[in-house]
Amino acid sequence: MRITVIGCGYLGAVHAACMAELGHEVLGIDVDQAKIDLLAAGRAPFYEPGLPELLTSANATGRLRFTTDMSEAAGYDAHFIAVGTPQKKGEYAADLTYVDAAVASLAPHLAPGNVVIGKSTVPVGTARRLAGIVAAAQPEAVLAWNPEFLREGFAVEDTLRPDRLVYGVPDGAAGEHAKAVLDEIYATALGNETPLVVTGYETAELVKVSANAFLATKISFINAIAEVADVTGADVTAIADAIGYDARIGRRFLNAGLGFGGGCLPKDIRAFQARAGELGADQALTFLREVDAINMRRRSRAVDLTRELLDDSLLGKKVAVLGLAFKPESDDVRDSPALDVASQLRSQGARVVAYDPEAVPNAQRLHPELDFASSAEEAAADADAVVLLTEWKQFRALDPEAFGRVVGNRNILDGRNCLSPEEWRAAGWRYRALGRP
Ligand SMILES: NC(=O)C1=CN([C@@H]2O[C@H](COP(=O)(O)OP(=O)(O)OC[C@H]3O[C@@H](n4cnc5c(N)ncnc54)[C@H](O)[C@@H]3O)[C@@H](O)[C@H]2O)C=CC1
Ligand SMILES: O=C(O)[C@H]1O[C@H](OP(=O)(O)OP(=O)(O)OC[C@H]2O[C@@H](n3ccc(=O)[nH]c3=O)[C@H](O)[C@@H]2O)[C@H](O)[C@@H](O)[C@@H]1O
Repeated sequence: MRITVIGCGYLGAVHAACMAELGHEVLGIDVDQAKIDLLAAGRAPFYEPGLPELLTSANATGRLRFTTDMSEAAGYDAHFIAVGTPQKKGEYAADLTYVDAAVASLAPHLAPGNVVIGKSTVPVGTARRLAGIVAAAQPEAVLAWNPEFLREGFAVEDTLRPDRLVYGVPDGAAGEHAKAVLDEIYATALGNETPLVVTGYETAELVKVSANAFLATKISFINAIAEVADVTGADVTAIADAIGYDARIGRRFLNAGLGFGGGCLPKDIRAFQARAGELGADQALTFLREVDAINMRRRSRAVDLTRELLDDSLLGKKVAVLGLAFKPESDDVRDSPALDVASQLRSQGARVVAYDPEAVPNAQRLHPELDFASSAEEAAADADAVVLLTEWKQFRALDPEAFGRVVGNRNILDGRNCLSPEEWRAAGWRYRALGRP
């Protein structure tokens, strides 16, 4: 199948490379010339495990090309829309400017039989509106909605071996055609018996935002329990283990700590609330406001705990921040809880020196006022406290005794509940965590 992927960011670049890996002929299109130049040279514009290898092998086969020129989309059969849908400035709603611009610039190049496939996360109702635009430009083209569930850090694996596929298609022959094209694109996954849900536009759009709302709710649920654990001396990690043994609950996404961030969960739960309000279902999602509030409280709690570790004053104290990305195995700092805490510590008077294995350049662009180090040890040299905010493997593996010889004072805040309190205390550290005694 000849496929274009419009928008080559965290989602689109991985999707384009994976589609080429599966044997399709792929054209990646983006308005960002620098990104396209890197991709065309076979280099990943961001950190994502497995992506560089895929780009190299796809370039070698000649099945993957990149351009900024939308007119090159002419002659391709299927067009994925993978542009950003960020939160509007000062509002909860999603900004659909990029989606609208992408579809408008693609429209003149559509041919009969083409399928436009939405992948971006959008407010319910968007697909039906865009279907009208596609039909007006090319009556024999069809729009489908095919939400994406990949996780950053596992994006290649999740794209090549998704745990389910969802197609939102119109009724009738147009829908049958769209489904047939999607089946051909995903033939490998479908051959591996990946569950498939074929439904209408609105359901497909709602599957995506419901999934993210559920994940966010699960995290905030355990973080709310962590707040109660904190005032009772209970251990939230043991609670998560114990309730997680119940198969109806499950242990995954019950890691209490600094909470969720990134380019998706926070903006998606806000956009979902805004859209429900527009549709007159205001009451339905009010709980998501609480999910968001619990999540944001984790960040201020981390700052407060760091201050407590430093005898109630951050002023002039050196704090080593370990981790800046919103999660390990990513360089993404969009709405990163770690970066937010680092910035709050600095604005409250601490001397912050931060290190992250991959996210320093992105963090530096957003917060040039912070100081950055090139290793955990350099960040921690003579520090009054260490705060671990993203649970990279190399931080979880730190030796408390050896690391203790680097710092000024053995104070540590484990913001992700990923260290052994016993081991760190045995090495003479004052250990604090969120929801753990
Ligand atoms: N990042 C992720 O893990 C996932 C993201 N999503 C959704 O996918 C969408 C994209 O997200 P990301 O890739 O993270 O965003 P991103 O910001 O990394 O990438 C978006 C890309 O679209 C490009 N773009 C903007 N306007 C364009 C236009 N008119 N024509 C061509 N390219 C254009 C931008 O230059 C940028 O490279 C969002 O709706 C997001 O919610 C869904 C699942 C996973
Ligand atoms: O729509 C999206 O973009 C994607 O959003 C999330 O994926 P992602 O943001 O890459 O990362 P997650 O692994 O979900 O983690 C999100 C945040 O939650 C935090 N988290 C996760 C799990 C947990 O138990 N506790 C916790 O605090 C992480 O540290 C991170 O900040 C979803 O997991 C994907 O299915 C979805 O496709």
